[in-house]
Parts: sequence; structure tokens; C-alpha cells
Amino acid sequence: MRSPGPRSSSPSPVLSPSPGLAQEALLHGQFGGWSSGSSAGGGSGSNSNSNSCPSSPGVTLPPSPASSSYALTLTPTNIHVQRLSPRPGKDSRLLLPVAELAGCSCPRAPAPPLLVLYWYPAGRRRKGVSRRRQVRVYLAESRAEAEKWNAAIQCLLRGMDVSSSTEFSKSMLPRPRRLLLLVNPFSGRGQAMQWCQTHILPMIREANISYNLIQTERQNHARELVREISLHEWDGIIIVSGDGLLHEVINGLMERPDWEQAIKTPVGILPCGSGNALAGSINHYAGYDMCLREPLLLNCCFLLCRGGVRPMDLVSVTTSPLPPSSSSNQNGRPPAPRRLFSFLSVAWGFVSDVDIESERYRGLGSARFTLGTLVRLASLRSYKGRLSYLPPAVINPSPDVTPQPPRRPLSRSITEGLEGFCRTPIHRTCSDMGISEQRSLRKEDGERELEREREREKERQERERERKRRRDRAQGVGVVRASSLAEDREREMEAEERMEGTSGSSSESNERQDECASGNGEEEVKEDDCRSSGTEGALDARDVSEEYGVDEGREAEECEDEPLEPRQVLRKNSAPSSQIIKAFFSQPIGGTGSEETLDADEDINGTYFQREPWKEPLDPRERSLTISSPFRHSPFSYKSKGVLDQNQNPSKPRPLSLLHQSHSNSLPPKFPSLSLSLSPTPPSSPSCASPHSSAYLAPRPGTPGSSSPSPSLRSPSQSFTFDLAEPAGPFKNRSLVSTPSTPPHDDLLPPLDQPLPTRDWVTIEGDFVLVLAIYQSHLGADLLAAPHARFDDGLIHLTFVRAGISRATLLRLFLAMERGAHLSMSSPYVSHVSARAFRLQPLSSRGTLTVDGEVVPYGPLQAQVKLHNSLKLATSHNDLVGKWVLCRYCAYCIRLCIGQNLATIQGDTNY
Ligand SMILES: Nc1ncnc2c1ncn2[C@@H]1O[C@H](COP(=O)(O)OP(=O)(O)OP(=O)(O)O)[C@@H](O)[C@H]1O
Repeated sequence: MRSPGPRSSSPSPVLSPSPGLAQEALLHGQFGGWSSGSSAGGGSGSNSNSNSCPSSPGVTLPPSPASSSYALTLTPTNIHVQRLSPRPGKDSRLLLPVAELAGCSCPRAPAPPLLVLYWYPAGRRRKGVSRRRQVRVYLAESRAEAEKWNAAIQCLLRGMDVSSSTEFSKSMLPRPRRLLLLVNPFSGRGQAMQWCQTHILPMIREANISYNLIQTERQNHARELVREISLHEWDGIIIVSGDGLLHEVINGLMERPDWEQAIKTPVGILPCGSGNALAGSINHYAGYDMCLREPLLLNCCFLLCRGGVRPMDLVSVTTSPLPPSSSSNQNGRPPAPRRLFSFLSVAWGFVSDVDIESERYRGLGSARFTLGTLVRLASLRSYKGRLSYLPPAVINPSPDVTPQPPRRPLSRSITEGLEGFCRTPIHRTCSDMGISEQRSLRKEDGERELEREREREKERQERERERKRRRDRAQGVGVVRASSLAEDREREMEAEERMEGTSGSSSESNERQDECASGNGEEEVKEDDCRSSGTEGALDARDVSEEYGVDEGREAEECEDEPLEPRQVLRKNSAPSSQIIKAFFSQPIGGTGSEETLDADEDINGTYFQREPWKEPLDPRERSLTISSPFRHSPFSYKSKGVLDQNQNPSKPRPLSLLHQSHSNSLPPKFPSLSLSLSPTPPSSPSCASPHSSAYLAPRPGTPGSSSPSPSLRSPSQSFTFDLAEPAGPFKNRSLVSTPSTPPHDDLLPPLDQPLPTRDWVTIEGDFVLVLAIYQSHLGADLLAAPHARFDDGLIHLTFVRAGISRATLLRLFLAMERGAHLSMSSPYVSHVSARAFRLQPLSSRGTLTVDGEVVPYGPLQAQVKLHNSLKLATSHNDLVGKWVLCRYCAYCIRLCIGQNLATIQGDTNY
């Protein structure tokens, strides 16, 4: 039945005019009541937030028609309900905003023709606003009528463009959305599965969403799953857990070869963890009051059912490598910096300490953080370190800021990233520097060289033909003697040629030696022997040389019994390539090395990339450590040489007095040793600092990425002593690089072990109580740590607290954070800044670093805003309700777009 438009009449049974009815009416009709309603406005309604869900889709409703009747009018934003037989003292009208509906249904026959509306109006609770479930059921005149209304409401819920002229039918509806739900049954207080039954699944069914629910069985299970699944089958991946599981999922997506597409898969979170920071942020952005537990879950689940999607920044984080003792290094591979992607935060000091140490109080739910905060306050620590950040004001990175030219191969960047972590002389000897020099030399020689080569080749062929003729003639006389005579003659000729060669000019000699080397058939055989005796490695090297333009004649240098010394002398210019070949030959072939080459390809730079997509080492120890307290063990802390670690007893809390450089309870009174440098480069960097830094690892002076005039000028600092053992095995210097599909390049940051750019960066060095980098508004569901943060603002919001702050002030800071009022707190020890990238260099020997609440190896770490991810979440923004909005660009690009910087936008769309 087409709506005749809103009727302007009261009293009943006609609808009275209301502001909502000023809108175009899509449908209008009369319905009977169903069962006994309890809410104002009449109709049939039932309130429920419990498991008992009598009118959920698929559940047969009890046949209890009510005597009352209703006039319903559907507009693009509301359903107006008018009770046609008003009850005294009760409001006869009810407004159901479409925005508050999770879904609607029309139960199949033989059920009566019912229109069932699942309404979640916001209601005030003790702590915050939460939605309460109400089911309203109306009996239509016919099934067709019920189905038409059902289709019309679903169209509105899905954000489809409709008007009063639209013929609503079931067929015009898009297919139901399909969600993959990943549930961590142990998150928070272990209630995730229970809440699935009572809250999540009923609402998802009501929203007509198809789903597949998988319980995770172990840590990294979700990560492995999303690496493997075919993503096009899903409209979104929803985490029913805390933030830790979402961290796994995002990194799993980024580890896929098709990560560029994969990361566009909408993801969402239904909070069942203890911190629930992202859920708190979603709740905040949607305009709801702060709330926890079930109210928060209902809000997020409701938003999920509405299906709005917002882009969200993703931050690329590079952490220090795993310590060599971990099993990932037992296969001979050196420790490599770890790249991961973060959606929430990086924390060091107080915040990460509380997060990890309060694991022991997990049973308390979110209250564990309160208790952990009090415990840590009682024994306040500070940590020495250096924090550098790139303020957002710098829009166009200068060439200085991006030391890596874009066309440099990723493998090389990664190798450089290993500086200070491993010593790799041999491979660096045959690195890109030697190759590029060789290649540039050859370029300079250019065509002249080519011409000479052609001439030599001609002469060689001519001589070859002459020899052949002689041999043929000799064969005609008497095979044995004649051939030997011919050979003698050949040898004489060759000797003559050699003599001429040595007495001629150097370039001439050079040519003749070439001829000698290649023109003599016998020598060719020997040389080939030599090559083949050089094993596959020689052949590989030759292949490589062909590809990279390395001199063909270099293999002869390996044949020491060949009469080619003059050639060697004269071929001085090819020294770099011969070094390269020597380096290749000096690699033991077979054994471990050969085995490694099975799953890895080596490039000419001495780094390697894996053929197989890189798999996160599933180190059982790492797994267990991720959610463990550093009191029991300190998994990733590295020791400065000579610092005695007296905290080996895993069961014993670490005595504060033993902390290296820690001030524990006696915090320094005022800005202890704090230095702020705006520019130039920070006093030292991990690369400069590491005594293990090798000249081989350093970029050559004057080359891109080089900041020091000479490697020898580097000044080791005591601050960053990487106590890493030399990895064993022939391929020890190979870097562990990423998947074949290269993950996005960090354009604002040099490799972790190289100095930061000299311009634009701000560096603060001193004693910190905490450093927190956050990109969402909430640090926990009840901690509004960055009130101004937006999902896609392209910014990292840094808060750092310096040593000297009193316990009382620190406590006040966290209390104020609950309301987001901490920014207005004035304390000389507390700073808040925004950045696009930062680097954190802990100088204290022990501590805890977390990324999205997960422990990462302790040591230098850096991060930059990189990608946006289309997070599946709905907001109260009308334009997004019911739509799947996928933005192609990261927030950075969007901001630039506003600034009309098209060149940079184009440059940035490649990831
Ligand atoms: N089945 C499982 N068994 C053990 N650990 C798991 C399982 N599934 C996931 N995990 C791991 O448990 C850790 C904690 O999970 P999660 O962060 O989701 O909950 P939480 O810590 O309670 O919440 P929050 O991070 O919000 O405080 C994560 O590192 C995750 O990888």
C-alpha cells in the first residue's frame, strides 16, 4: 500500500502532526497489535536485554493478537506509531527513530504476517548511557504488506536511496552482510562466549547479518587465520575480545601477500577484554557517554549492526629485534628489527608497566588497571631515555627527512636496518655499494668499451677459424702426429700472442689477454673446469654477474694455475667485482647454507628475501611472555654490558634499587638531566652508539642515507649496547626480510639504527616516568587519554611525563584522564604533543615496551602514521549510517588533499 502522505489530524484514530512527519512519507498503513505491550505508545512491545528473545528472527512467536490497532507511517528517518484506540493517561503516539533500530523481520509462514522491529533506544544507566532492547510487533493485513514494510525498513537501515515512489519488495534488498566473528574465550574475565550468547548473536541475527563464529584456541591463532582465509567471502572481521586480538588480526592482514587489498577489509571490535581502548574510542566518537562492560558492548554491537565504516589510521612500528636466545634465532638467522602495525598505542614506563604487571589481577576485569596503577604508584620508577618526534607542522618532508630514495630495493633498507644488531662483513662487502660502483664505472666507460669488446670478439672468432682450418689440415696427414704438431703450433702462436700482449700498451695488453683467455680452446676447457669445480656458487655468481653487468672474465681469478697473472694485474679496475665474486665463492656451499637457499632467494646486495610469505615465528616462549608480567621474567629486556642482572629469579619482583639508572622511589626533584634539542640530529643514535656497528654496515659517506663523513668517525656510546651474540652459520649476515609483497615503506623514518634526519625533529633526553603514544582517543574504555584524537587525523598523540613528578600529581593526572581533563592540568613534568612519527630510545637497561598492549622487545623503537584502515564501526554521523565507506587514502593524504598538494598525494597512493 502506497502511503497517502502524513495525515494532519488528531484526535485518533488519525495521526497527529509531528515534526518528523514534515518529511516525505514512504509508507503508511494500519496494523493490529500483537501480544500484550508494556511500553508507552501502545502496540506490542517487550523489553529485554537478556537471553530470552521470544521474537528473535527464526523464533516462533506465540499467537496472541491484541485488540488494539495502530497507524504506522514510515519516513526516511522515523517510524511514527499512532495508537488508534487510545488508553486514558497513556501517550497514544510513539516515535521510533530508524537510527535506533538494529533491524526488523517478517517471520515466514505459517507465522502470521507480522512486522517485527528490534529497537534499541538509549537509556540512562548508573554509569553512562546504554541501549535497552525492545521488540515491537505489529500484525499486518496481509503477508505482502508485512514484507513490503520489512523491505522498506531494511532499505533504510542499509542506507539505500528510496523515495515515496519506490516499489518496495524483498528482491531489491542487497544480500545480507557476512561477518567473521573471532572470539577469544579468555579475554577479560572470560565472559566473551557468554556475552555472545546473550547479547551479540541475538542482535546480529536481528540485523539480518550472516556470521561465522570461530573461537581462538591459542595466541596468534587469529593471526594465522586471517593470513590464510579468502577475504572476499567476508564483509568484515569482527573481534569479540580485547584490543590484543585486533592487534593480531591487523598484523595478520598486513602479513598477507595481498596486504594492500586485505587491509581494506573492514574490521570491528565487540569489547570483551579488560582494557577495551578501541571500543571506548568508538563509543566516544559515536557520541555516547563513557560506559563499561555490557553497556559498552551493546553500544558497540549496535553500531556494528548499523554497518557504518570509518577509515582509521594505522601506525607502522619498527621495534628492536628479538633477543638472540629466542628460538627464532636458533636456526642461524640473525635478529632482525621487527615491523608491525599498530592501531592504538605505544607505551613505555608507567603505562606499560601497569598494563603488563596487572595481568596477575586479570580476574578483576578493568579494575585490574586501577589496582595496578596504585601498586605502581607506590613504587614509582623512572627510566632514562631519548624521545624524538616529528611535529605535524612539517608537511613536505625535505630530502633530508627521507634519506632513502624511493627506488632503493627494500632488501637493502632492511639490511641497513640491521646495523648495530649484527655484524656482517662478508655480505656487506658484496653489497649494493660495490655493485653500484662497478655498474657506474661501466656506465662511464660506455660505448667505447662496447666497441672494443666487439672488435675483440671479431678477432677471436677469426683466430678460432684459422686454428680450426689448421687442425683439419693436420688431421688429413696423420692423426696422432699431425694433431700434436698442430697443437704445438697453436701453443707457439699463443705464446707469441702473450709476449706481444705483455710488451704492448696496457689497453692493448688488456685486449690481448682477453683474447688469450677466451680464444684458446684448451684454456676454455680448463676455465670451464675451473668454473664447474667452483661448484654451483660460481654458476650462480656468473648468472648474477650477467644480470648486473659484472665482468665476465673475473672467474679466471679463481683459477690460480692458469697463466693469467698479467690479466689479473691489468684488470685492476675490476677489483670490486672480483671481491664480489670472492665473497660469493667464499660462502660455503651446501650444508646449512644450501638449505637456507631453498626457501630464500639471495639478492646481489647480500640480503635475502623469502619466497614464502614470512611467517611470524611462533615461539612458544614469546607467546607465553606476551601476556606475562615482567616481574616473573623480563623477556625482551636487553642488558648493557657489565650491568649485573640480579633479577633473574622469575618469581620475585625486581628490587627497584637494582634498576640500572633508575631512581625508583627517590625521584629526582626537578627536570633531571633533561635536554631538549630541536635540531640538529640527536646526540647519538642506536647506530652511532652500538660498538658492534661495522663499517661494512654503514652507508658509504656521501651516499644517500649516510649522515657521517666516514664510518670511522662514529662515536660509540655506552647508552646502546646491544648484547647480541654473533649469529652462527654461513648465512648469518642475512637479514630476515618481509613477504614478497613489500609492506609499505616508512617514508618519514630512516632505519632504526641510523640517525634521524637533521631537520624538523625534536629530541628530548632525560628521565621519564612514562611515554605514551596514542592514536585513538581512549587508552582504556574509561581513560580518555587523547580527547582530540580522531580515527583518521594522521597524528600520533604523545604524552610524556618526566621524572620529578609527585605521586599525587601523577594520580591526579590519571583521575583527570577519565574525563579527558588532564590536558588542562598544568604540571611542568607533563607534556602533550602531536607528531607524525617518533623514535623512542630507552637508555635504561630494563623496562617494558608495549604496542597495542602487547609486549615488544625492549630497545629502540620508532613509529610513523602510515595507513588508514577502514574500521568497521558506525557513528552517529547520518551520512555514514548504513553505508560502507572505504577511503582510498590515508589520513595523511587526506590532510594534504585539503592543502591541495596533489604531487604528494599521487606519490603517496602507491602503498
Ligand atoms: N584462545 C586463546 N588462548 C590464549 N590466549 C589467547 C587466545 N586467543 C587470543 N589470545 C591472546 O590473548 C591476549 C589477550 O587478549 P585480548 O587483548 O583480546 O584480551 P584482554 O587482554 O583481556 O583485553 P585488553 O587488551 O582490552 O586488555 C592476546 O595477546 C591474544 O593474542
